[in-house]
Amino acid sequence: MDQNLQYSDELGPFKVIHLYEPSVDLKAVLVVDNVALGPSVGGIRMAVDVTTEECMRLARAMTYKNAAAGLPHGGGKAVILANPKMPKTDKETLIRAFANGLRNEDSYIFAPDMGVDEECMAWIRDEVGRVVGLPRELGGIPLDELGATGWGLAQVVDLVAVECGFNVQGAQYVVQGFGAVGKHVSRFLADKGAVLIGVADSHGAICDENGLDVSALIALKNDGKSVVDLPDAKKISNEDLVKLECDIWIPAARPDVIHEGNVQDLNTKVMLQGANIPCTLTAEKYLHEHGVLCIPDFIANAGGVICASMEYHGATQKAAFESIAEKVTHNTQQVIQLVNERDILPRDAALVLAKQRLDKAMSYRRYSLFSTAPHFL
Ligand SMILES: NC(=O)C1=CN([C@@H]2O[C@H](COP(=O)(O)OP(=O)(O)OC[C@H]3O[C@@H](n4cnc5c(N)ncnc54)[C@H](OP(=O)(O)O)[C@@H]3O)[C@@H](O)[C@H]2O)C=CC1
Ligand SMILES: O=C(O)CCC(=O)C(=O)O
Repeated sequence: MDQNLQYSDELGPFKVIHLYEPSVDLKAVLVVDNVALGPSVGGIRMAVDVTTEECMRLARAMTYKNAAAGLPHGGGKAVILANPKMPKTDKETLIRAFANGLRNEDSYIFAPDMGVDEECMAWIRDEVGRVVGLPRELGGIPLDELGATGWGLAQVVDLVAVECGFNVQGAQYVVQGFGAVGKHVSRFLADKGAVLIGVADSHGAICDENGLDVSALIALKNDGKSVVDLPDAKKISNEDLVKLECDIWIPAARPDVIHEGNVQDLNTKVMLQGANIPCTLTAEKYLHEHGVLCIPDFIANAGGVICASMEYHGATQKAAFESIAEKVTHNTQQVIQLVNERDILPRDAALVLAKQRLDKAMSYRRYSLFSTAPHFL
């Protein structure tokens, strides 16, 4: 209890729920952080080493992300302690039990995060409804299949290239994590003429300064293989992936991969945060002081949740993708402008944007974090 409360502040979390069901080996946590703007949306992460702390930090990132993107949603996140690569029938049993355990938690709308995909969302829809990121056949805009987040990240690159003085055409980029975010951001950047020179998944990392074949890498992943299976690519360590000289370094996996111990090794002009909370605050300060532009997670990777929210409210795929481009670009411009005007960290600039809206919404509430109004959903 005390450990959890150390994360409590004026924004939340509103609720922390631990779920346990031994018959299906379900161990999970839901954190609903702040619902002043509306019911929370945030993905479910399945991994063997997730913690309540990680879930709280991710839920807070969603509070800021949804506020900065102008969505009528608060922030939440869920984690399931399990191997996402377990047999599909076991995964279905687990996800269905998880959904049922949260049947009445109306302040949370289920969405996909690491280790969870559109099919999992379909199972949740079948059990309880209240879910986004559905397959197309169920009326969804399959955000991971389409690469909504990667699309948003790629829009930002034109702006940061101007700010940092390089051309997108021929720019060299590195991607850490090659799943829903990593694959698609790589694809969209390759379409713009940028060159992928290093990539990693959970099995290892590879590099090629002349450029890696993005389509071949995606084909490998879609076949259930690893990026390290790419013929002729040079295998490197995860540490060496951090050291690759490039224009854009894109984390697209787990938290805190860049920290006090390795931030000095980064050799990039821009860190574009595809992953949530991929860099410690101290490391972000270091990057700022050393002239590396860091576009914070809750600004740069908002494409997925914008898509999710628009699906929930009945929009088309075309409208969702237009909105992602418009919102992510606008917010990035605002962040860069504030950084330049006030000489503050990009994360602090981004917090200014998010908190303006949160403060206003909370001022309308009797209880600052949530509403008791009927039909709140
Ligand atoms: N999906 C979305 O739309 C959004 C996702 N995000 C964030 O982006 C990040 C990635 O999410 P998503 O792409 O959906 O997740 P996925 O599960 O689809 O992909 C995760 C990728 O990370 C790889 N990975 C896991 N551990 C490591 C490691 N230690 N080193 C290198 N690579 C690793 C996985 O490897 P392998 O393929 O071998 O399993 C996989 O390629 C997360 O932080 C998520 O919260 C943020 C906004 C929206
Ligand atoms: O985009 C998604 O998968 C849902 C939102 C989310 O979890 C995120 O933005 O991290």
